[in-house]
Amino acid sequence: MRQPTSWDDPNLLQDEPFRSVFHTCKEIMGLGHETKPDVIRALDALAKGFQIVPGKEVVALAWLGLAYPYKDFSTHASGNKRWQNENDFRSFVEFYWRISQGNEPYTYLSHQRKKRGYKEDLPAPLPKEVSKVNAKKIPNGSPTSAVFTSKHTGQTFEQNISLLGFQGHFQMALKSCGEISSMEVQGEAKKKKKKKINTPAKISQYRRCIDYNLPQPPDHLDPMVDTAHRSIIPTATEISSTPRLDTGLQGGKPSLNIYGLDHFQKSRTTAIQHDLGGKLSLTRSPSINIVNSNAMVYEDRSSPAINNPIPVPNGKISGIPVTGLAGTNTCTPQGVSSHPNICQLPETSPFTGPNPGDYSDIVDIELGAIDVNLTVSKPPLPILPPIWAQSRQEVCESFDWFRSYQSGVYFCNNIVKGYLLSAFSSCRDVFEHGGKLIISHGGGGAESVHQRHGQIINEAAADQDAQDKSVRALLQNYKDARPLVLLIDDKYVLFPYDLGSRNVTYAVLGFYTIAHAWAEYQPANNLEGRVVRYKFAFEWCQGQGEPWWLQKMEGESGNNLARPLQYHPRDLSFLGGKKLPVKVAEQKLFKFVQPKPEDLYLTCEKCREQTPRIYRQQWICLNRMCTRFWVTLNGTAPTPLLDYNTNFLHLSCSFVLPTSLADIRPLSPTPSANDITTTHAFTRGWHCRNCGRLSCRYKWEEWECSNCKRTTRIVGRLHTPSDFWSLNFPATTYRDHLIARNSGIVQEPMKTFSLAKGMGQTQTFVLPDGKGQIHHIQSGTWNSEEVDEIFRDYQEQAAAGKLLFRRWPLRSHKCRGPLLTNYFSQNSGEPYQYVGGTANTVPFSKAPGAVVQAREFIQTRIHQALGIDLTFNEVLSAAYMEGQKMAFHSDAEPGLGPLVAGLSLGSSAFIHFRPRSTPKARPVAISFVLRHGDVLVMDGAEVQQYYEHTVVPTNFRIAATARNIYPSHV
Ligand SMILES: O=C(O)CCC(=O)C(=O)O
Repeated sequence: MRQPTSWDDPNLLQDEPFRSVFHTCKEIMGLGHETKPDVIRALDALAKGFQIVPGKEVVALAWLGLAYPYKDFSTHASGNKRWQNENDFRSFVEFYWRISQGNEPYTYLSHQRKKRGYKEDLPAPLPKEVSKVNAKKIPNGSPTSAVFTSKHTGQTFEQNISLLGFQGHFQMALKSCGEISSMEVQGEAKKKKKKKINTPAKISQYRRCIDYNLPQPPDHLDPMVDTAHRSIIPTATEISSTPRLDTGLQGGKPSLNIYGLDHFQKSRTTAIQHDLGGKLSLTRSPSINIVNSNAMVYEDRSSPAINNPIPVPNGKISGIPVTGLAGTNTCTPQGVSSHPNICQLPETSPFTGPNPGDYSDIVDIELGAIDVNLTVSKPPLPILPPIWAQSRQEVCESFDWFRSYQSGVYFCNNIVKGYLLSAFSSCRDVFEHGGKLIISHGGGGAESVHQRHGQIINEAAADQDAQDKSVRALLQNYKDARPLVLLIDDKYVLFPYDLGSRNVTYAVLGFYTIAHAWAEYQPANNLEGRVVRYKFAFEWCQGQGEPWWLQKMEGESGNNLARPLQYHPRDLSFLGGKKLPVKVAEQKLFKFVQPKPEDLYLTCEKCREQTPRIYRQQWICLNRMCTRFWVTLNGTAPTPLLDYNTNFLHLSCSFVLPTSLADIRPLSPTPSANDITTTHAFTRGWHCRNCGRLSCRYKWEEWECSNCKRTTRIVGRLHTPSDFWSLNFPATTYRDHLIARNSGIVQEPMKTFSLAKGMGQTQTFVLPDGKGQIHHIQSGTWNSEEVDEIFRDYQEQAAAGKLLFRRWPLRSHKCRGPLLTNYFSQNSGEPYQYVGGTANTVPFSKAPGAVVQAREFIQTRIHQALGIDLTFNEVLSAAYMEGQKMAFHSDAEPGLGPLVAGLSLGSSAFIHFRPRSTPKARPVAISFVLRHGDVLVMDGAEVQQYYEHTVVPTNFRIAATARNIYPSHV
């Protein structure tokens, strides 16, 4: 950044990233019709945003010296010059904000000076304050001192800049916008901003710069339609010789491409070229298409020309761009050591460690924690992986080495079992030696985008710490040289083949051991402009043959499934017993587990710790606890662009898979000793040995491969209700029900009714404010013959495949791929949209006998207990294996009649009701214990409207819930 030549130097407004900060804030705040709080908010955000600008101190101090010449902006204790008072910095920010808004900057500064005790006029240059200036009269290039209106003029930032005579600069700036763009986030954000970019015309308009960071050309400047302005905004051909990001239309679809990022190409694709023995030839810079990403893109404006960008066929853009203060991280291609935008500290400043701006010259794409969809043009996957899946649930339910639905690191008891590589969230992530050496950042701390109360919240990246749970567990694996399983998904760009070409979303790579672990600084979109990230180098374990993706392809016969990895006999003792989390001492992290050549290590003079020479350019102390962390041997900041020392990337080949380690493939289901097939183990998915696919168990009567439809079946014995009598019932303070204090629910006196054998009883609970009632009808174990039979019939018919219990996909969830319900269900009568709709429904004329009996039973009980005669036209039967449950929901089906009644069979279950409307904590209002033969009636539409319920069985259980659904509403 330039230093200001005068205190009203509007050149500053053209300086990236200063300009980006203005635009970011302007966009975020939606200013233009601002109220005072808006302005305060904007200024706060501006001041905050400006904090991360490299060299901001130098610029601000220079400006402060010019605006308040007699004030001492003295040296801070750290050795750097600093403003003494945040108000001074704030006045610098506000002054330039006012320049950009045409909002009385000079009046503001005069006022500020008066407040600080300056009696005399503004120091030279002394701009005149001009009132009501007609913008058209201002010639281009006129002196900056000429133009300011006394009021907010409503001019755009760009117009105000032009008023200041910087149209030339601005045009150049717009040109440079063509080289950079930003990514999109998905979800609501996508919807929110979609209007802006989802039509071809709009996309062409935004193809140059859809980013909060960069000014967007005025609406009328669309080069695709307005040839008069072509010179202002270059076409793709005009800028094709410059590395750039570009949005546009490809194959009729909007796309966003990165072209010509030289460093990107080198660091990420040469390994692929190298290790595929020329099979994959990426001789040109890869084109990358990025969608749904909160990427920060650091552009390179000075990289050597790269021609012939490879277009990406199926790109799409959706969502909104996410703030990245682009100028913070501009880049220089590999080998270029200086950059015009690097701000040097004044010579008088002693070196006190690196500054955020020192890492600014990195060509990189930083992806955050949110879902990204990033594809590189890759050859199709020639062979099916030995273990693969289409949904996250299939992996988590079938593959014990990875059971994490959210995090990319799966660990238990401080031991990492599986690590999922997805997209690339970090610079210097590599896929070397054909994937036998993979470097990735540890989990956590990435920048992320959330939606809260309809607002998009961009959470800045945070430093990782050795004590962060997943980092700590990874470090423990590293210290113990304990193997873990690496998986990839189809967004992991460093994998050389396109998983999507075979509809593979997740694939298991194999066992790896962490060969190295270290911490480093990486540029980030946060106030510091950088974060500490832990990096892990995973090395392929010897003893499992060649990685499947490097195997010789065996023609196109069969399903072309890769040979399974060869492992040693099963012995899980290797995984050890349970271990408590261990405190990890930071300074111990840099010891190599495996010996490496001596010259790879250097000892830090300060901390005396040995650190390997990881980077080609220089040795850096990587001991986070050392005051010289991220400082070179010479005590200087590392060069901004670093890549790996080739010696460091050598394979040690010394990680051998222990002979005791299990076959990585999930075991096929096997009968249990007691013939019980409803335990938790039987809820797990399975691995098809025919095609490698992991499938959830979505059918009750058998396992079926979701890909090749192979099946496997294990017949178990039927349960009797007495199986569950001896089960340990969870400790509760209540026997039948519990009403929460303050719930307003009133229990009516118990009523009894006559049965063939003795009496049944009904408890009615009146919900407050006329929100309906709940009746708990209990008939006692001595009256259970009828329900025992229904229970048996259900099991028999389900096992025989006459009653099709299935797990159906949930309609809304946040997982990749379909997410199936936790329980099995079948619907009879009218379709029930909530679970499976018509696909899950058979008419009563074809309904399994058990369902018909269950409906009869429920109707009879309601008549006996409540004196109500009615015929239900829908029954949803649900079967729960051990550990399965139904999450909170309400039966808010359109056309639903007011009475919903459920029969319980098998083990006892808890049903909890809680209010729906309370936004935050929603305590349970009432709970019931439902026993074999009980009928629970939710009476009144308001019960569904105001309450939701969850069912948690204690073991295997079947429930039949009867409703009336009026077909006219279906
Ligand atoms: O399992 C049960 O008893 C209740 C099922 C349920 O809540 C429903 O079908 O909506």
